[in-house]
Amino acid sequence: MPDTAGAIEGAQGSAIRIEGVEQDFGAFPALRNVTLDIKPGELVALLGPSGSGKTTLLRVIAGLNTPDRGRVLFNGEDATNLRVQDRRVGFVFQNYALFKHMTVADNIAYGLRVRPRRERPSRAAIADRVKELLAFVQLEGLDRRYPVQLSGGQRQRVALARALAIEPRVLLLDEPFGALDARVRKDLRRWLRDIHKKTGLTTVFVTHDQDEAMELADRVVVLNQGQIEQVGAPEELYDKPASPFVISFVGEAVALPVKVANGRVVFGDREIHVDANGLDNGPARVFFRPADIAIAADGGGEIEGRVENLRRTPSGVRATISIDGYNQTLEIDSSIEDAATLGERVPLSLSRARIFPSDAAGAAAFSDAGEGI
Ligand SMILES: Nc1ncnc2c1ncn2[C@@H]1O[C@H](COP(=O)(O)OP(=O)(O)OP(=O)(O)O)[C@@H](O)[C@H]1O
Repeated sequence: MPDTAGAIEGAQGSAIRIEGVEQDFGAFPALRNVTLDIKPGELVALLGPSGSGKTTLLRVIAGLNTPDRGRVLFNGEDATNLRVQDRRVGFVFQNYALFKHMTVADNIAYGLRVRPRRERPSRAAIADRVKELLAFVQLEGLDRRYPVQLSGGQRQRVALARALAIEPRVLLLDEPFGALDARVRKDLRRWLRDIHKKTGLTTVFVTHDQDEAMELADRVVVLNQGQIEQVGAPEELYDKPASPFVISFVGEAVALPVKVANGRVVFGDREIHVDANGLDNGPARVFFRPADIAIAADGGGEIEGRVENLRRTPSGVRATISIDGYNQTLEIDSSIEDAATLGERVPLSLSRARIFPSDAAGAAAFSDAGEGI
């Protein structure tokens, strides 16, 4: 019988709820007050730079780490103290390699064979399940091979089949494609998305690659120094980044130091057309993406610069422009026809930007920063 005593209101409807989780390693806080709800069937990415706590959080969900504070709930039931083997989680961790001395079939069957006798399926049932999984991960015919006889991508597919064998209720993947070359990574991403669609399993994966997170995930959790900076669908992170950290980490961004003066935003001695977003008078920073700035067609423009470098890209020309009176360069993409010439002085105008107070480092300080311009 499941113990429903631990069920809580807020967790209703969540496949996984992480509630006020903290993990310290000695004096170092690796996770700080992390609260997160993951819906059934969601594909969620934990994204952040090295050391931000992604793996630690995944290990807490898996039951490989016990948090110092806070709780983990599965389907509303407190699972904080459940053992790994009782959580029914499947995981593919980069450092949980396949068993080298076992064939592909034995690797996949492992999780079923080590079950207590009462719960263990029959030999024939295990063999059927292995066959079914081999077909599912498109590796039929490779059942007798050993891991060394497989490519990196094939190995990761076996690892996934091994994780799925136990019929997990959640699937956890830690940098599953980290060690593979770019091409194979891309193929496996697409493949993982198909697998997710077919299984409908609640899936959480760790990556430090923002493209991977944005391409695969329904929602992305951005972690920085053990804290959640923002949780959102890929488009929300692009269009409404909650902090300077998010706008800089998720996609390219340029920051300009500005001043807010009575609702106006001033760069150098010129007003720029950016919404001050209710910020008080004082120093602030304006963030924008390369696509949000262009050479002003009519000679107007709020910012001026000089073309320092030109480079062909697959779709046009990327110009590097140094900004007058400020030690900062910008990159601007244009078509071949509209490209500037080297050394030319150009007026620039912004189509979209976000403003944050100068001292803003995390989401908490400006959670109601609202829309950009
Ligand atoms: N067992 C441990 N003992 C001590 N410190 C640890 C331990 N595990 C992790 N840490 C520290 O906690 C922090 C977060 O580590 P974690 O592995 O979760 O980061 P990450 O975001 O997954 O990084 P990466 O992308 O490099 O794998 C790091 O500073 C790391 O050094």
